[in-house]
Amino acid sequence: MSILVLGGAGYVGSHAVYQLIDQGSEVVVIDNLQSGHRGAVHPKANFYEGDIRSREFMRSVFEKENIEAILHFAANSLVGESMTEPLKYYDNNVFGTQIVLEMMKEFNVKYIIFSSTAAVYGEQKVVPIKEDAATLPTNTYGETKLTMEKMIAWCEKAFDLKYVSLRYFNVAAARSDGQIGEDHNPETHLIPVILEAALGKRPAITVFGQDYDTPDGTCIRDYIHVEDLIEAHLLALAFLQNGGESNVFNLGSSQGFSVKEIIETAKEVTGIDIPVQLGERRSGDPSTLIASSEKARSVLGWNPKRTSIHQIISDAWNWHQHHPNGYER
Ligand SMILES: O=c1ccn([C@@H]2O[C@H](COP(=O)(O)OP(=O)(O)O[C@H]3O[C@H](CO)[C@@H](O)[C@H](O)[C@H]3O)[C@@H](O)[C@H]2O)c(=O)[nH]1
Repeated sequence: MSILVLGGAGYVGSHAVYQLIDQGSEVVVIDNLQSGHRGAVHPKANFYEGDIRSREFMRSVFEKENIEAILHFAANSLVGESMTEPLKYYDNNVFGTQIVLEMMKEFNVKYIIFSSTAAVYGEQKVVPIKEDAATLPTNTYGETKLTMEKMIAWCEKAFDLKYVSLRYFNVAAARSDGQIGEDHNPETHLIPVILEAALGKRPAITVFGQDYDTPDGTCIRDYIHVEDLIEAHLLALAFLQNGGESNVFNLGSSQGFSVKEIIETAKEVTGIDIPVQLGERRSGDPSTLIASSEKARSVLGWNPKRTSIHQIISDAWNWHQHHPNGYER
């Protein structure tokens, strides 16, 4: 039996594939290579290039492979872009997940671990945010992920599947051995953008808004190391395979850092005086997102180990220094 990783050439998906293969799993990868890279596909994975929105393509893979469980990372995930191209997000994220669920039903696949997001919460009065907080997305990206979560939950009631939805806070860093890392096109995530400015690939890092209701006026986020994040996926899968009930968990480090604090730490890590520009707010950004991850710790036994922001930025910097042009080099 194999684990199917949807979006297994993307940033988070590729790290999942590497860790699954490390633990001895048989892995099948589907990716349309739209934003991921062929170079991120693990050589031992059984790779199919194609789009999850194509029933014919998906059916051809499910017919060939003996799939026990799915890890679903195949989605667009840029907050800013989702505000200007909302239908792209409904099509790729929501419609894509419909096809995934159709295949699970048709081929009797029982388990799905779904890559959700803190963006489902939007602006919250109480932080750290717990899983039972109201879901009030402030951007189309978060809205589509919430819709995907709900689709999966309704299907669980209708047919024989179990799910875990994992609401990620801000995933960062790279595999500690430097084999794979973060490379989006275009890159808009804070830490890689700062590191690109450190490498001179862009003139400066622009801080989006300084008038938020936070101590230094810039947005606060909870950064989590991608390897710790993937550990939680492996635990969630084992939890379902051992009879655990469908569930939703936050994944974060429960510590918040402002945009300015991240820039200062990146200056320390790189030893470079990274140029900074002050800019306008970006549409759709909530001011503060910090997770309570107590539930994942107590129910799944999750124990994140790489929680220092210094280490997170160092591991990201290690990848960026060695791959200044991402997977192209
Ligand atoms: O050039 C930049 C890029 C980002 N930011 C700010 O940095 C923070 C973090 O931004 P970013 O790295 O784009 O992450 P988020 O918008 O917080 O969204 C991320 O975090 C979500 C969960 O919180 C994930 O689900 C999303 O996929 C992921 O993009 C935000 O306040 C941005 O406004 C800047 O100031 N300048």
